[in-house]
Amino acid sequence: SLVAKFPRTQLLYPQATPIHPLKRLSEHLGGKVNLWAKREDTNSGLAFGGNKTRKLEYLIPEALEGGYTHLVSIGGIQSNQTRQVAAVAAHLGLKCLLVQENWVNHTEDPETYNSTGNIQLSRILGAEIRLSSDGFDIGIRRSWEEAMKDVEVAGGKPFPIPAGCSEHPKGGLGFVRFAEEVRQQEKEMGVTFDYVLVCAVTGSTHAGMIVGFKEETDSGVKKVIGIDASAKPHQTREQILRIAKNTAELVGLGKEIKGEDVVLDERFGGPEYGIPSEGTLEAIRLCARTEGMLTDPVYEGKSMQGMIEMVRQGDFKEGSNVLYVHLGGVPAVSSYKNTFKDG
Ligand SMILES: Cc1ncc(COP(=O)(O)O)c(CNC2(C(=O)O)CC2)c1O
Repeated sequence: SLVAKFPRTQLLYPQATPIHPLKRLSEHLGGKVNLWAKREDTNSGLAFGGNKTRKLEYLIPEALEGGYTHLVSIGGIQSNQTRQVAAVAAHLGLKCLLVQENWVNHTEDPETYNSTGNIQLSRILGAEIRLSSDGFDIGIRRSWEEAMKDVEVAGGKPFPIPAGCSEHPKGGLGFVRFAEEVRQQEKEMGVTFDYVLVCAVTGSTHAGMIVGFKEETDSGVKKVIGIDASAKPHQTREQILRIAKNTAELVGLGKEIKGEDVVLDERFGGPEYGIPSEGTLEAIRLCARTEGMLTDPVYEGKSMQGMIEMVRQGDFKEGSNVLYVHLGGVPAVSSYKNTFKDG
C-alpha cells in the first residue's frame, strides 16, 4: 500500500464503506449503464462522518503527539469540514475553534441558515465558533491564521487544519487509501469500475484518488471524473493538480502526475458555490425518489446532476460500470428550508 508507512488514527468504521448498485436510478435512465454508489457518507460514527473524516485519519496522529490543545479549522457557515473536525476533537478530548465565513449568498432567512444543519451540530459538539464576514475562497485565509494566533496568545497550542484539509501536506493520503480500498472491493465483487465520479471543491479528495488509481496495474487506470462544486473551477483544478503532484511525491508513486490526469467537469458547479441550480434540485429529487439516497444542494447534488446528465448524453459506453462516490453533506439540507419547502 502506498500509505501503509504513514501513521493513521482510526476515525472510520474498520470495514470498507459499502458499494451498492443504484438499480432503479440506472433503470430510470435507460438501463444501459450500471450505476453504483460508494458510501463515504456512512463511513464513521462521528457525527455522520464524510470525506473529511477519512482525510483527518492521517492528520490527527501529529495533533495527538505534538501536545496540541486545539484543532483549528475553517469553512462556510454550513461547512461539513468544520462539523467533522468538531466531532473528531470531541472524540479525542481536544478543544476546537472553528472559523465560519460567509461563503454562500443564499436566499434562506439568516436565522434558519445560521442555526440549523452543520453549524448547529458543531455547537452541540462543543466547538467554539468564530463568525467571519469574509467571502468564499478555498485558499489559506487571514481569519484562520488570526484564530490560531489567538489560541497561542491564550496559552494554547493550535493544530492547523486548512479548508477541507486540502492544503495540509497529508490532505491527499486518505483518498489514496480510498482508491486502494475500491480496488480491493473490485476484486471481491468481481466488478471493474470504468469511471469514478467525485465532487470537488478544495480538491484533496479528487487528488488522492488520482494518485491511488494511477498506481494500479491490474484493471487499467481508473477514469476519475471530478464534478466541480466551487463554481470557481480554475482555482479548484489548479489545487487538485498541485495536491496530486505533492501527494504522488509524498507516497513515492514513481509516476508523473500530468495535467490531463485532472478531469474536472465545470458544467454543474453553478450558479455559485452553495447555491443549487434547478437541475441540481431535480437530480437530488430523482435520486432520493428512485433510490432513497439523499444528496445535498451544496456538493453531492451537483455531482449527482453531473452523473445523470452524462448518462443522458451517452458519455458512458453501454454496459459500463460507473461508481458514484457519496462524500456526505446531507446534514446541511435542513438549513435550506425555503429551497425544499415543497420537497
Ligand atoms: C459533502 C462534500 N462533498 C464534497 C466535498 C468536496 O471535497 P474536496 O473539498 O476535498 O474537494 C466537500 C468539501 N466540503 C468543504 C467544507 O467546508 O465542508 C471543504 C469545502 C463536502 O463537504
